[in-house]
Amino acid sequence: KVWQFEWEVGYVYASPDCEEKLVMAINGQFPGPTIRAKAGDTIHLKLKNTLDTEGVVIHWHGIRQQGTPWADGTASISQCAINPEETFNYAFEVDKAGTYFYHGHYGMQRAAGLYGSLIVDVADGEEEPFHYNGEFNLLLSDWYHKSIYDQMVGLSSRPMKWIGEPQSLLINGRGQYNCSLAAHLIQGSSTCKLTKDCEPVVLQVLPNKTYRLRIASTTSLASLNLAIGNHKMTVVEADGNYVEPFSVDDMDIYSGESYSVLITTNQNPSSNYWLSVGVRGRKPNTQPALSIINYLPNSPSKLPESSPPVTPVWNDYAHSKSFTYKILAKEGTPRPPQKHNKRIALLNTQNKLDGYTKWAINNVSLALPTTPYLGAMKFQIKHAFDPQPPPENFSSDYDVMKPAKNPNTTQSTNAYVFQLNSTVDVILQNANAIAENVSEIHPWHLHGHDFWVLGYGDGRFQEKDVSTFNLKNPPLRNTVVIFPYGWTALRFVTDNPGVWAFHCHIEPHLHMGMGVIFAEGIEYVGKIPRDAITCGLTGKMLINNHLP
Ligand SMILES: O=C1O[C@H]([C@@H](O)CO)C(O)=C1O
Repeated sequence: KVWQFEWEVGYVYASPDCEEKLVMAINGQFPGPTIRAKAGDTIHLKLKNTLDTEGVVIHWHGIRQQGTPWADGTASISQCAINPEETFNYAFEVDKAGTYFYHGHYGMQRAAGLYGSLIVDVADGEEEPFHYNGEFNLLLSDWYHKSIYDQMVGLSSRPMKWIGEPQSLLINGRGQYNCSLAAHLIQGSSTCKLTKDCEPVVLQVLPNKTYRLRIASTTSLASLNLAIGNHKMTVVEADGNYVEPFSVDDMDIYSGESYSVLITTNQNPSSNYWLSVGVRGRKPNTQPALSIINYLPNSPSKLPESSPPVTPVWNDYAHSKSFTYKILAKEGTPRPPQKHNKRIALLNTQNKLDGYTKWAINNVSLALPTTPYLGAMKFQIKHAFDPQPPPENFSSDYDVMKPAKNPNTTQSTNAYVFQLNSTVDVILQNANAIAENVSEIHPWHLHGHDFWVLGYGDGRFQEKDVSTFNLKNPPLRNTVVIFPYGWTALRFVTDNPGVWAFHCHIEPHLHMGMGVIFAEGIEYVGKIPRDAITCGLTGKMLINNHLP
């Protein structure tokens, strides 16, 4: 089936956390409309930019864009940003059932509210490998009161003005700033004055049923933890791939990740229950977001009698690791090739460049070129980006446990070019940031592919760690976390001709250069729609009629 959508992106006034701000909306809606399709369906989406003064693109997070790399929605990478009043037609197949989302991928537009859910059901005649009586969709985000322009200028200033912690957390675009729905149960917190936009999400359930919660995080910065009072959750899906079910009291969700969990409504039916989402991994300065599990026929306004679940301590990384390590592929998931053709190691560091703060990978901070890579590579345009291949490793004497001896970095538009259909291992290596005793969480997201997560470890990766790789049932994902001072190993097959971003999903970190570009099989890329290449040097060639 082919689905046709017509969307307009523009700013509207809204009060997602009860404070009125500008919000980037789609057809006036925030979050944007949910797309719901079946595996194998095709999405045709005409996107019109009705922003007054800036371009826009939308990335379909988790959709692999097999054969349609120009529809990946990454400005400067897969396409030219769509100018105000112009339109772009996205056309792509959603080939795998799962919980996905979409979001802006130009500047920091995701953090302005440009996002929504994309749910892919199993194809007709297929069944999910678990049963449930109903489902809910929870799209989680964080929210800042400063505009993204204010934030971006601050991050690109010398010295940097850091954006700090978010003002609130949102569930389906709703939160409550500086107050709590559970104020009567939490000392020192104030009662909320709710308006229509910031009323909490209520999940209406019947007793003794099983529900699927689809959960995705599109936060700008925050790593999240979700828990439901009195109820255990069984994790069954991660990033559009089934996992071996396991049961938890609370779960972490990093930006860019999605999960499905099953809950059974087997608790005292005369009560309602809290669903709470709090911050992990950074010292929180943001109130948890709350939503209500409403056991029918109770009134939805009947507040739970007990306090909301308490988020685990922000720096209890042992707790986070124990959750993450439990995520393993369900039987029947494609297994990784048992051998790799190539391995690269990517060192993540916070750096300085002429006094500006940057993030860099193997000492290269990503700068995006004027001409999107896809067209530049396909048409072999010289000088569109730095042709020097980026480093595939980092110095063997680099001490990841200490601040760098020399924090300076270089900046480049260069790209990793892989042989088509090869198996590539990537070791993501975390390190100490500029300040002493600081190493932060980074969720890495790969475009155009899923990858197998072969393993994690603390400290610097060593050759002997290869023997600990899980080649039996590693989870397939598109986003994976690196823990402070740790490494994460992943494997993927370069089977999708195109140019693909691989980056930290923390919006300010990407803005500060924390990403790399992967390319493969460019000669097999099909005909790029002209609308994707009307800027930079490809745009000039179009004007001069010089494109083949
Ligand atoms: O990029 C970042 O900058 C700040 C801090 O390191 C400097 O203020 C922070 O926490 C980041 O994640």
